[in-house]
Amino acid sequence: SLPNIILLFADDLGFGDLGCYGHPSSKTPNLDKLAAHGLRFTDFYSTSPVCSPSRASLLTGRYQTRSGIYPGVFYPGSKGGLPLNETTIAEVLKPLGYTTAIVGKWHLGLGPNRTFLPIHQGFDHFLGVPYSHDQGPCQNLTCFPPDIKCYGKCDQGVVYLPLFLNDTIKQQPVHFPDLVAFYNKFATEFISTSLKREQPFFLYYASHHTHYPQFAGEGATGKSLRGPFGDALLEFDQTVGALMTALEVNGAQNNTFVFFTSDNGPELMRMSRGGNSGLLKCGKGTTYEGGMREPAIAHWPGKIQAGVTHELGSTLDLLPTIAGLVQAKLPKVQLDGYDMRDILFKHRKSRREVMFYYPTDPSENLGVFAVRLRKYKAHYYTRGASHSDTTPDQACHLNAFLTRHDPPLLFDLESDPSENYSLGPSHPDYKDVLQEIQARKEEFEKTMVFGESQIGMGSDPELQPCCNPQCIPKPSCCACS
Ligand SMILES: O=[N+]([O-])c1ccc(O)c(OS(=O)(=O)O)c1
Ligand SMILES: [Mg+2]
Repeated sequence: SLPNIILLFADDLGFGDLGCYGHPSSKTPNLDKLAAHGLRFTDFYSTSPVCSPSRASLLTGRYQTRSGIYPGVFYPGSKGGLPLNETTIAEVLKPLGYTTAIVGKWHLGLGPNRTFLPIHQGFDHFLGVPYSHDQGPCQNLTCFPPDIKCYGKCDQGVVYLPLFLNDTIKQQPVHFPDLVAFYNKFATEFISTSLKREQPFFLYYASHHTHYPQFAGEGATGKSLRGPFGDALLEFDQTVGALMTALEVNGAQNNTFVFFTSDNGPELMRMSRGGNSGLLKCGKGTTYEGGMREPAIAHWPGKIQAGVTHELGSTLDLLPTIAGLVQAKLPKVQLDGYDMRDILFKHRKSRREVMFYYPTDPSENLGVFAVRLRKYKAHYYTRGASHSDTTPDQACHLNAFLTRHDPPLLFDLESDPSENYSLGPSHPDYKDVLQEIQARKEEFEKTMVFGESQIGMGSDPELQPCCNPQCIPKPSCCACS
């Protein structure tokens, strides 16, 4: 029978943030258990150091440049979105009789008449928020019960954060302390209803955790050792536990493929309220390892043997892997992902030997900033980012301006995962590796056709979601409890 599929996607969670990835004070027992009984990846990559492009690649199996999801991310009034002619994992599964749902953060556009919402991208159900939860005023909102206000101001001058059910606004602003309980009730009911109907389901749970500003309900507030960030992370971990319990009580654990990962590196500029990339260099907004190497776990009892893999994997590989699992036809478009079943079921080598790193704002002029080939990584361009500012490492800062490297910087990520010690011509593999990387890069960029920039289409205040559209003055009057 067709397996159920659960995709767990965290937000701005770093490579070093989970207990099973070595963080000393995070409390993540459910994710640690998933890793202990599943396959934990040490070399898994997103395709962008920020959110919208990373999510586009996850759902389409194509680099964000092809679908036009660049530069940066979508905003409340954005005109563009993930083009409807892109095929998502949900749309690959629908024809096979799957029921599909997304819970949490969308961030792939709203647009005129909300045409880009998930219900138009293969999802039968959507309960969530159309973009980042800091893209709406938050300074007077409660982030932690009973009335601890959110830290900082978030985006000003736009509508309060809206909670959508399908294409209808249920609440504006969302009530953070209750939000995840509401999500989890919806998600576990979706699971049990689908199972009772013996209908295979695809659940894409895109958590807001641990993106700024951190929030949590009473079940997690003050219950971690790591302050607000740790409490938010604990609430996400509790969600993982609730979803796995829903599978167990319905006897579906052994027929469900669960995959967990995160969209981009940690927002280091938040300091102790930000995530941690472990020993990887820098974080969100950069093409150093800390910006795009993510924690990742695959779990399917009886099919995936427990263990750790150092094979290369990417969010690009989820669509082809899921299509392979269910014997679905692949979309007839240029895909950039590889089927990971050899890694998952046979602990064999990955079909992926290369990963291309685009910055937050890809351009045809500069092209890819970095390339990983097996254990080596070459940087053609390096640049810091505001999201990775405040670190002791100056290379991560906003004022670390764009630098071209010719010849490219070359690192051996096995012996030097922190990208501290670049290799020179004296290294025996230097010449051959750089030559092969250059060849792979040229070959890839020959196939790369940039789609029209969706984010470049700009914004229109009228498109900002407002629960009572006739109200004045906008945007502050858009509020319904
Ligand atoms: O890149 N950005 O300009 C950007 C803006 C607002 C965000 O909330 C954000 O965070 S992200 O959406 O998780 O990537 C990123
Ligand atoms: Mg993000």
